[in-house]
Amino acid sequence: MKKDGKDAQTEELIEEMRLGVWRVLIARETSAGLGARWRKITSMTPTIKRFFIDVVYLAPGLLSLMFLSTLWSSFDDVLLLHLSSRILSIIEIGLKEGRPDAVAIMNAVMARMLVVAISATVEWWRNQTTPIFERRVTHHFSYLIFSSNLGTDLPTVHDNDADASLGAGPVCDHFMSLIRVVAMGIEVITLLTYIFRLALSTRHGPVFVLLCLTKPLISFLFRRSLWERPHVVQAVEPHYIRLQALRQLGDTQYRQDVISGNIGDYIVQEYEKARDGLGDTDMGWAGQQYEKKQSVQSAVMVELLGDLTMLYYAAVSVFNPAKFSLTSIAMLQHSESILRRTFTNGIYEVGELRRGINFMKRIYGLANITNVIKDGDLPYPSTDQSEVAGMSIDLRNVSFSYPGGKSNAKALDNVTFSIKSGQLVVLVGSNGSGKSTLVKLLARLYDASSGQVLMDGQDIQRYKIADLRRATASLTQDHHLYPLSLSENIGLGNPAQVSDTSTILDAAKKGGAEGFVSKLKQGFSTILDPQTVQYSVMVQASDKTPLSKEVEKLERTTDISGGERQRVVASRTFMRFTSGTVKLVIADEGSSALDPEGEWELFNNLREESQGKTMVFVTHRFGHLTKFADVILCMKDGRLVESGTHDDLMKIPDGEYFKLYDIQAKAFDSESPGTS
Ligand SMILES: Nc1ncnc2c1ncn2[C@@H]1O[C@H](COP(=O)(O)OP(=O)(O)OP(=O)(O)O)[C@@H](O)[C@H]1O
Repeated sequence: MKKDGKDAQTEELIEEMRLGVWRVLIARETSAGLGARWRKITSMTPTIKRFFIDVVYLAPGLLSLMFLSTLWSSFDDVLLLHLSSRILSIIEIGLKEGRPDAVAIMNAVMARMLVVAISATVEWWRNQTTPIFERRVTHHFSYLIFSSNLGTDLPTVHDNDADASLGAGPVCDHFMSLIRVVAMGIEVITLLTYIFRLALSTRHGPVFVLLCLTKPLISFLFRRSLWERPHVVQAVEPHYIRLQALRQLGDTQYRQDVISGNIGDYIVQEYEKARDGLGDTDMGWAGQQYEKKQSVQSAVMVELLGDLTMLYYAAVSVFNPAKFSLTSIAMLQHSESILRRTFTNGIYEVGELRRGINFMKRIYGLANITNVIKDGDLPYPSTDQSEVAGMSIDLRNVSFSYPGGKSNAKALDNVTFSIKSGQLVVLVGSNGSGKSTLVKLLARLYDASSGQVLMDGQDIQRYKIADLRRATASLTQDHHLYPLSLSENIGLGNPAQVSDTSTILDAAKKGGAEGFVSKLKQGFSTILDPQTVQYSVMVQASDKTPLSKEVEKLERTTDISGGERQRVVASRTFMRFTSGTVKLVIADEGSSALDPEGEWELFNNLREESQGKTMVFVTHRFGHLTKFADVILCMKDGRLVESGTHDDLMKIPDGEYFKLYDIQAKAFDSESPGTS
């Protein structure tokens, strides 16, 4: 079959291979010429410059000393080499002449010991100061990543998932690579100069130096590294994927399901099947498999090249024995092994540096990611609407699909309706019918794919996002508790009053949280699940040693029920009202975990607090909410299928609302099956 143009083009740009359980896609080098390589290097310069300036600014003194110490570590090899060579030649001359020069030998030995002592001191100092340097660099870049991520909206997070999860951990290492590459460059030049001088003075000449360099040069030219090229690794072996999923079922979070469902035996059997199916297929990391993938001939050739210098020594000893001196051979061999090591490390460090610079480009790029949701310039509310308590909403032919969503169906399909300021609107419909998506569009967490959302007659996209957020209070099933105190959890509904305890208490009463929070030992100061014990090695509670009792005490945490969590989140919403800027209240299943009494109280408190404000509730429970509603919007498969009051909709016997209502009503009907 003939491949179409696009496939052929993709194949040209992407190399695909299977390595063990992985499928690897690698970007081909589009232009491998010297010019292209040079352009690649120069394109890194701005990032290197910015990285360097940032780090210099963080720790100028420390950095200079670290650079000097790295430089010293690079030089001490050459110095030690030189001194060893000196000691050996003095000894050799002394032996030949029968009169060893004790003073010269002692001086050289003392000098060597001095260098060793300085190196040890420098190393000690570096070990003491590196953590300080590391902390400063990591804190700085963690903050940069953290603050960039916090400003990113939902669709943008989806598009930049990989970058959003970057951590600052490796940054310091990448910077050290930069220092090491510079120091190693200097070391290679110094070593080469030294070997040239040594080779010339011992009459071995540049041929020997070339022989020394052959192996590292050939290894460099034939090296295989996945890390130097953009690539994607995907697990494709079905047994491996199954094995990973089954392994996860061993995690504590699944323990209750596994025990109560009695599925332990099934999981073990399936695990064995998957393991047998996988057999000896390599699960090792793709990068390592890629590097190992070379022919036996090239592996043998590279190793043999390392023995070229031995051949040289053998040839010299046979054909030109006058040139042969044990000291010079020993020194040349020693210097050759240092040169090879430095060269090989240098190649590795240059690769590390390239990776580091690409990593830093991504970190710096985070700050430049532009949000998909664009800010508007109109203040909200406009001056003529500022006295109105609620917000009017109009949707005109709104359709929406989630970015990257796998379904072909639209989450919202051509939805049109109007809500007047101050109305109580209830959204109902079966699972997946688009209710939550609709409220996400009202909160401008996403923008409609087509159509228009109007607030107070203006397109929602024209308003300043911060103003809209201030005008909206939302309580949804997606809200979480923060890993902060319960007081902050509530107070952050209005950050300006986060320390106002009486306002927080009032909000907690309205949200139904005050009752259980006051019973907690630490009341509103309680932090749920504080992670203070990071690890305890070989200390088990069952051992009952004094240390295990201590660990048990430290690990004790406070937890609260799902309904109580929802009450804290509801209290946060009430706190939001204290800002005085709220015009729209959105509640998406925010009371799903509450008991009937709690739900009724919450609903009443919300209604009371929201006098005149527009309220949009999403619910599956048909009761007081639907009866109080000014408008009920009934959704099905992303479309608005019915709208009106409860009484209006109950007049459509084959309608969606009637059907959903009827199912719930029948559950309470004494004539329904099972209730007699
Ligand atoms: N983040 C997402 N990415 C991709 N698709 C999504 C996402 N969230 C929801 N969907 C899809 O959009 C459609 C509408 O979902 P939505 O959550 O709005 O329904 P819902 O009426 O609120 O459902 P429920 O009653 O179960 O809460 C569904 O088909 C759902 O699978």
